Amino acid sequence: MLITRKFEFDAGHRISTHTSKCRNLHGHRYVLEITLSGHIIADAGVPEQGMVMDFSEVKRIAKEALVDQWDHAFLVYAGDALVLSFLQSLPDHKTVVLEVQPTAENLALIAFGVLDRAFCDKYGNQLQLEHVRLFETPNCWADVDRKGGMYDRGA
Ligand SMILES: Nc1nc2c(c(=O)[nH]1)N=C([C@H](O)[C@H](O)COP(=O)(O)OP(=O)(O)OP(=O)(O)O)CN2
Ligand SMILES: [Zn+2]
Repeated sequence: MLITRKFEFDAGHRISTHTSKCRNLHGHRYVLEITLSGHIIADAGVPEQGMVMDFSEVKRIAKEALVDQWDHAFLVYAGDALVLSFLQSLPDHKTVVLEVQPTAENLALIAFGVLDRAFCDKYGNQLQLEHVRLFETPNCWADVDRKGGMYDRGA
């Protein structure tokens, strides 16, 4: 059984190597969809009876592990020295430093890794993250699928 929950968050970024408009500092309202697989919990009388995982628990875990970390943060590539030093000069600025360019593809891959660890077999019902879709704009998104082979837990 598959269940999916959607999140939205705002973040700033730039693609420092981009030759066009995306090299400018700008932001997006990102939309993140996460899909989990697991058995439906059949135990009579437990609060999760009939569920793979309570959607409110999905929300709590995803927000704590990722969404609240990235919301209203600036996602900056560690190799973008100019912007990184500027952000570090701002007192109490919410900055997330990444080892890769903050493209939709890379952010989706990082999200998959973080959330995979956060959701791994929480209920003993073989719960696992299957898919992450990250919309950078309403027209542009990236997908990471466990079975697609793009994600390696050891990476
Ligand atoms: N493969 C990728 N290409 C681009 C990425 C990316 O992450 N992966 N990112 C950008 C820019 O950051 C930008 O956010 C995308 O802007 P744009 O192409 O303009 O997308 P819009 O939906 O805003 O385009 P409209 O022209 O308004 O439809 C660029 N490329
Ligand atoms: Zn962008």
